[in-house]
Amino acid sequence: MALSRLSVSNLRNLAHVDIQPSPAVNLIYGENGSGKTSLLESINVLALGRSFRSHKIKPLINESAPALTVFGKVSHSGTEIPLGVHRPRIGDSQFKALGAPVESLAELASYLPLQVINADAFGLLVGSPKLRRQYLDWLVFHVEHEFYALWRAAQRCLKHRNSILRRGRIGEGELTPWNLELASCTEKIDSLRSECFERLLLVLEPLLKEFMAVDGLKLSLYRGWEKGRAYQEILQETLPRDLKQGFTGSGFHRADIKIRINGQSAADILSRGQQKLLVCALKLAQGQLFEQLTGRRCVYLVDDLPAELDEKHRYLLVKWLNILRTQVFITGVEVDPLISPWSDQNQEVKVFHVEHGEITSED
Ligand SMILES: Nc1ncnc2c1ncn2[C@@H]1O[C@H](COP(=O)(O)OP(=O)(O)OP(=O)(O)O)[C@@H](O)[C@H]1O
Repeated sequence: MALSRLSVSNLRNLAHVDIQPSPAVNLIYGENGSGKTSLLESINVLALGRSFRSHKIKPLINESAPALTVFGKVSHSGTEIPLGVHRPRIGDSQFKALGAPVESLAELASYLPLQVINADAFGLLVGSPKLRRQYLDWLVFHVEHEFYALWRAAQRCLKHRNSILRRGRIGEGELTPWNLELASCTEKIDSLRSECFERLLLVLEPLLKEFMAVDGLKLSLYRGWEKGRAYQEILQETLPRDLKQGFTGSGFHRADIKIRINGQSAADILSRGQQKLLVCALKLAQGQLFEQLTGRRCVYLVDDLPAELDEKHRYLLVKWLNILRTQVFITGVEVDPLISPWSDQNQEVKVFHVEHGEITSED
């Protein structure tokens, strides 16, 4: 699975870009503010309908243009899937796959699975549980087809339940249908998440050994309510508290991956550098497990690699990206620190230079 063509119009300072990336390694260098991150952002927009810098696409439209367009072709098992995103300044975004409008952003996301390693990704460890939940759900979404429908149904129930709770006065039996459906979806979501998580731990183990020399590191899944209890029971038991707060306090929406070192939160113990290495290992494990379970490979976007990792760990990340045999796009200000880790990896490397939003291939 690789992006074989990328064409961008009017996304930030990228007026017109049309490149044919390498199916393996793409190194993008240029001065600060030249447009490197914008190029990665355009791939993110194509894959997910949004940027990794902001949830809104509008600020991405070039300030003097009426719309932005990103078009790409994803090659997979000898076929090519055309994808397109068009966002006018006034009006709604249009997303297309295989020449037709997509039904949902979830459908769009299924065509080009992406992993992003950038300064924000390093917040995975220290950020809110939502980020770690999203990390796990990315995997569950891509490998378990029933997950998305379950997750949507559970969100809908939660919304209804919360609006009844907020109202305060509850008619007899009013909560019952929502509780029942919420509990049924929640238990299924939990079991899909737990299964993926167990598999993830197996893949993560060898990566952690290489990336982190830290004893006592342990990852565990908190499912969002008390261990060993049925969720339905919890909903009954916590009703007085939920009523007081006006929302449902326990459930799939509270799940988290707890990362601890000898019982203490890893975020409080690890250095900033170690946190980055742990996040790299987590991201690599996700790509590796994704391939094991689906036979597909995700594309990695790595923004400003030399600024984020020292030389030794840049080589280590490259070694593992090479093992994954996945398509990568890596940016940096200087070209040499980007190229040198790949010199003996026997991969098809393409180098792109970005200057004032213009991109030239150096092959
Ligand atoms: N809507 C917009 N219209 C036009 N230009 C924009 C818009 N949004 C941002 N820019 C400009 O686009 C340029 C590219 O930014 P980008 O973040 O891609 O640079 P970069 O090469 O990754 O830089 P750095 O190395 O500093 O991270 C910047 O100069 C920015 O000011």
